[in-house]
Amino acid sequence: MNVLVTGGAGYIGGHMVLALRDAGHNPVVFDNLSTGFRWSVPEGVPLVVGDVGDHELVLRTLQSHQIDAIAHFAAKLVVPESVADPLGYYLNNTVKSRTLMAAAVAAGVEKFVFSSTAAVYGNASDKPLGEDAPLAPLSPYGSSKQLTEVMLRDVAAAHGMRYVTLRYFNVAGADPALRHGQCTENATHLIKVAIQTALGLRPHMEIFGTDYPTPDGTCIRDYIHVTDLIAAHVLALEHLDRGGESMVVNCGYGHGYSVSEVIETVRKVSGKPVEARFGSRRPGDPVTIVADSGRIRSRLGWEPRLDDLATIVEHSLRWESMLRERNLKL
Ligand SMILES: NC(=O)c1ccc[n+]([C@@H]2O[C@H](COP(=O)([O-])OP(=O)(O)OC[C@H]3O[C@@H](n4cnc5c(N)ncnc54)[C@H](O)[C@@H]3O)[C@@H](O)[C@H]2O)c1
Ligand SMILES: O=c1ccn([C@@H]2O[C@H](COP(=O)(O)OP(=O)(O)O[C@H]3O[C@H](CO)[C@@H](O)[C@H](O)[C@H]3O)[C@@H](O)[C@H]2O)c(=O)[nH]1
Repeated sequence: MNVLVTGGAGYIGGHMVLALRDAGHNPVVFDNLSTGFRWSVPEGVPLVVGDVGDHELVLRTLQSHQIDAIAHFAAKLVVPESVADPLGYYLNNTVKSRTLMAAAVAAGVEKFVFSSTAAVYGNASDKPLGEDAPLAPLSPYGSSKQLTEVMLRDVAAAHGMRYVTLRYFNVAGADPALRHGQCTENATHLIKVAIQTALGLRPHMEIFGTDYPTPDGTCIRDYIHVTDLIAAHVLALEHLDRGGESMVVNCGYGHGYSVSEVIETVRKVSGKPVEARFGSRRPGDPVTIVADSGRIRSRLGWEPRLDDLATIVEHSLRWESMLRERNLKL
């Protein structure tokens, strides 16, 4: 398949590019490089620098590369930033996704894989969340993705498109062969922040809220290794290619760790101290989000291979250390 990977110069999309090549498909990266990096696109993979909101350029790219499927990763994704700038998030994540879908319809692209998020669920109970749980996002980021999910469902029904929407829980880790990893500048994600603190790149870090109704008072998340997550995307594309029906699936392991447990794991794996100060709650944070991952396992045959927090931390640590050795200030 010729696959347009929007956001393919970013963290998760970059792993998709590698996995598509490994599986014998042809990725084409479409990215505006707002948070992605030109150098992260492997040699030989076409890179179109542009915005998914540019209808003409997207359409031309779909046609000239004879694209069979779109994997749509391009988005802004920092929860507190979305609380401060909802209009920016609805524009980039929702309005521009509409433009992308319109170009897909115009070019006759029939297969679409979409990066959604567990942030669409909001504050659920402490039970693992199934896909049919009520959607009640707590942040404009989550709402921007929910709206796009709805739009994709309706566009697909009207225009003979089939899709898989993947709701990611918390993604972390790096390619085990260190071909790619998280490069976000001024990172806000917990595991990356804790590792940067262990490596002495930050003097200390903050735990956002210690008074949540959880056993140790800190929020609980379901951390999934990026390599397992991307394996699910390749399965999703191949499912669509076989004529499989549209679906929404959760991507998580089905068990969660608290913020304090994650920081403790970073201390153990790195053998370094991590100074973590207690701070106040961060706006838009749900208490607990853990996936019920039964559907993706049964319908796509997905079997995680790296379901272990220490392994996730170890791969992230190796990647971060390599960035430092190469003096890449990310
Ligand atoms: N990282 C996580 O834990 C997580 C969790 C749930 C969902 N997601 C979703 O996964 C996807 C990828 O996230 P990531 O962690 O790789 O982030 P990232 O910032 O590394 O990658 C996003 C990429 O999209 C590009 N981009 C953004 N807006 C664009 C636009 N309008 N046009 C063209 N390119 C654009 C950026 O330059 C970047 O390369 C996003 O859709 C995000 O919502 C991520
Ligand atoms: O310096 C930090 C960073 C984070 N946290 C906490 O750690 C948890 C995880 O935070 P973070 O790594 O920022 O991820 P989330 O806010 O849970 O969001 C991620 O996971 C969501 C799915 O669950 C995705 O939708 C988002 O795109 C992705 O950023 C939260 O309780 C944060 O308050 C801290 O205490 N200190």
